[in-house]
Parts: sequence; C-alpha cells; structure tokens
Amino acid sequence: MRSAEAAAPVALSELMERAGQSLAEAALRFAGPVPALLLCGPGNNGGDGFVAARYLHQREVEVRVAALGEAQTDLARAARAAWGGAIEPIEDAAPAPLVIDCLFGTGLKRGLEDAVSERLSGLVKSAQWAVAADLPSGVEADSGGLLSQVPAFDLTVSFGALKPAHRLMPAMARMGRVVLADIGITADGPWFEIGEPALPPVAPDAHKYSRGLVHCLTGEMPGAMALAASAAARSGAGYVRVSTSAPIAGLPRSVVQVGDAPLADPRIGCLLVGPGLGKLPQLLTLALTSHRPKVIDAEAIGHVGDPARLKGQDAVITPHSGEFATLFGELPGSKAEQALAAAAASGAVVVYKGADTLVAAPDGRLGFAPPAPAWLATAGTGDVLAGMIAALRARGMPAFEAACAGVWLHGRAAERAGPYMIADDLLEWL
Ligand SMILES: NC(=O)C1=CN([C@@H]2O[C@H](COP(=O)(O)OP(=O)(O)OC[C@H]3O[C@@H](n4cnc5c(N)ncnc54)[C@H](O)[C@@H]3O)[C@@H](O)[C@H]2O)[C@@H](O)CC1
Ligand SMILES: Nc1ncnc2c1ncn2[C@@H]1O[C@H](COP(=O)(O)OP(=O)(O)O)[C@@H](O)[C@H]1O
Repeated sequence: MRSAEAAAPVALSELMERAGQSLAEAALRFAGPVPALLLCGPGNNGGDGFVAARYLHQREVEVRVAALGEAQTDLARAARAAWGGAIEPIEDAAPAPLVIDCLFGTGLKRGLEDAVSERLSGLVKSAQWAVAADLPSGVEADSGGLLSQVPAFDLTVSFGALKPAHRLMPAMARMGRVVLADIGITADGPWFEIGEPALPPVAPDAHKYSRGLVHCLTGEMPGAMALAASAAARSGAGYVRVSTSAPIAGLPRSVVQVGDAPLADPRIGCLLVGPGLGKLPQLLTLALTSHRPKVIDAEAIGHVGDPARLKGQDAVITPHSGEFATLFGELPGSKAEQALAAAAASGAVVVYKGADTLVAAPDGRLGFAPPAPAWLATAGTGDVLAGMIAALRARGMPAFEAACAGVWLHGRAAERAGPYMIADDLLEWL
C-alpha cells in the first residue's frame, strides 16, 4: 500500500481528498443524512476524517468532529484547517446516530490507550450506524490482529486496495460490510482477493478422459470420499474413479468404483487422497509414487510428516488449522505469512482453510478468499472442497488457479445452499 502511494501519479493531498470524499459518500449512502460524529486521529486517517466532515457538511448533514490530540502530519494539518468548524476533545464527545472512526488506519503501531478504545467502543455501541475509515482503529493492517479492543462496525470503507486485515480473522469479523473506494491508486503486491474464476471451456471435440480423470484413493471412512468424489463429478471432471476394497454406498452411478488401478496411468488428471483416509499412511505413500498432479486433504496431510516430502509432487494441500499445525508446526507471523512459508517449505500450493481461507503458492502468490458463510462450518464441507479442486486440476487448470477457483466456487455454493445446509446439500449447488 505504501509503495502504491509512493508510485501514485497524483499528489498525496489529492488522494486524501478523494479518500475523504469517498468516505463521506459511502457513509451517506449507507446511513442516510443522519447527524454524524467524526472521530479524527493524529495521522492521515484523521486527515481523511476532516475531509469527510467537510463534504458531509456541504451535503447539509449535521456534523460534529472530535479529535484525538493535534494533527501530526502536514496533510492532516491542512485537512484540519480546511474543515474550519468546531473540534471537540474526544473525551467529551456526545454520541451520534452515525459515528465515523478515523482515529487510526494503516499507521497504527500499538494498541489504543484504554481510555480511547473504551470511548470508541462506547460511541460505536450507542450509534445506529458505525463506519470505519480504511480500518477500524485497533486493527493491525497486515496481520488482521487486534492490538486493542475493537468494536463491531457496520461498514468499513477501504481506500485504494484491500489490506490483509480486511480478509483475515479476527479483524474481518469487526468490519461489517467492506467496500473498496477507488482513489486512483492500485495495489502492487503479490496478494489479491480471489475473484470469480474463468473456467476452462469444454472443447467441442472433448471426450471423457480429455475433460479430466480424477482418481480417488479411499480409506477407512468411505462416506468422506463419497462426498469428495461426488463433488469432483459435479465440478466438471469427465471421469471420476474411486479405488476401494468394498463398494461405497451413496456414490453417483457415474462414478466408477474399482479395486486397484495403476497410479502411473497418464490419463489421470488429478489424484485425490485424504478424505476419509484414517490411519492408512501407506495410501499417501502410494499416492506419492505417482507423478500425476494431486490434491492431499484431511488425514493424509497428517501422514506427510516432513513437508519436504511434497517437493516436486505438483500437489495442492488443503489443511484446516489443526492439520496445518500437525504438518508445519507453529510457524511465526500472520496466517498469510505462515501459509506462504508453508508453501515454500513444501513446494505445494497451500489452501489454508477456515473462516478466512487463503491460498498460497510456493512462488509467493497469495489469494485471499472473499468472505464465505459461517454455516460452512459443518462436517464434510472440506471433503467437498477437495473434490472440487481435484476436478478443476484434472480439467487442466494450474494448481494455484484450480485451488483459488475451488475456494471461490465453494463459498458461492454455500451462499446458495443456505444456513441449514449439510455438506451433502452443497453438491446440489456446485
Ligand atoms: N495509503 C494511501 O495511499 C492513502 C492513505 N490515506 C490514509 O492514511 C492512513 C494512514 O495514515 P498514517 O500513516 O498517517 O497513519 P494513521 O493515521 O493510521 O496514524 C498514524 C499516526 O498515529 C501514531 N500512532 C500509531 N499508533 C498509535 C497509538 N496506538 N496511539 C497513539 N498514536 C499512535 C503514529 O505515530 C502516527 O503519528 C490510511 O489508513 C488512510 O486512511 C488516505 O489519506 C489516502 C491515501
Ligand atoms: N466460520 C467459517 N466461515 C466460513 N467458512 C468456514 C468456516 N468454518 C469452516 N469453513 C470452511 O468449511 C470447510 C471445512 O473444512 P474442514 O475443516 O476440512 O471440514 P471437514 O474435514 O469436516 O470436511 C473449509 O472450506 C473452511 O474454509
């Protein structure tokens, strides 16, 4: 973000003007012309607040401004002077129906003082609408951590680009709706928000093998693999084959159940191992003898042991936090940094699941999932995701793109399936 700012073709004062105007417009559209209280901090986040106050006043909204100390940057000082209206000390500020938090943004270095964070929380709780400028004050921009108590906002207006905290827990749960205001700069980092994927078209001369063969290795709990294999079949694979020692109930009839099959079969577009595997590490070892692309999920992740075993395997791994810790131990840094370190250590694309799923590639690319419904937190949804990614991989998408596409489609399917869905229902919405 800071490098984007430095490279921006427009003056910083103009960026602040645009940020403040966007904030005012977004708050007005969201809350309507109700009396507003802007809380302005000492840095440029506070400067955005003074600009927004000026715009709201021009739009005939009743505005009050409360400041935390004096402005500390030239830009903020200029914005404060241009406001020209009264400024109350934050300790004395009375509540208002609309509270706009411009205390701190990306420059926050430590938690807010207790008295300030309590004041902020009190004003936010008593407001009808609470809006945060760029980031709620107390949120650490890069990690998504909370440096002090952060109340729940209804709307967060991010300037120029989303920051990691907009997509990482616990911060993302405090932001309400997040909107991105275009202020004329673009992010230039290696990370991005995963968007709707462009899926490979079905070629006019396609046949079932060219559309992608997913081969699944079943373990001790065939139900989990039934979910994963069904998801692969519903995600456009031309052929889904399950090797199993006993017939699995509940699989679509189009999914072929076999005994042993050679894993070196060049028609295999993706091998899937893990869902329902149980205590059968030998099946992972078998999968790793194949040179075909693979998705490694669930218990199979725990059987890897040394992440370096995955080097050269062309693998996507899909751990939740417990499986991640089993394979990689306690890594330092934010969830994003941990996922990137894990991808580098294993050479695999890492789908680090949870309420804030992200996808990391060994080359440093990092995709943050858009928010998905919390009702995905139900048994078997991870199996469905693994099957979806395996199908997309078999259809020819590269590992990172297939993982990102699977995550995006999974979240949207859950939205359509509704709050009382079970993992089986998700299959109907792929
Ligand atoms: N990056 C960009 O391109 C743009 C940024 N803008 C705004 O500028 C913000 C960043 O501005 P700044 O870098 O000035 O940072 P902030 O406004 O977030 O605050 C930083 C200031 O607060 C002090 N500080 C940090 N933590 C504190 C604490 N706990 N208690 C007391 N003081 C503390 C710092 O020493 C510094 O003086 C963004 O979040 C955004 O709102 C916009 O003006 C538009 C353009
Ligand atoms: N609170 C949540 N909000 C959004 N998605 C969630 C939440 N909790 C879990 N998920 C998603 O649900 C899926 C659960 O997968 P996993 O933990 O492997 O479950 P299982 O092993 O039972 O299939 C993952 O895709 C994860 O990202």
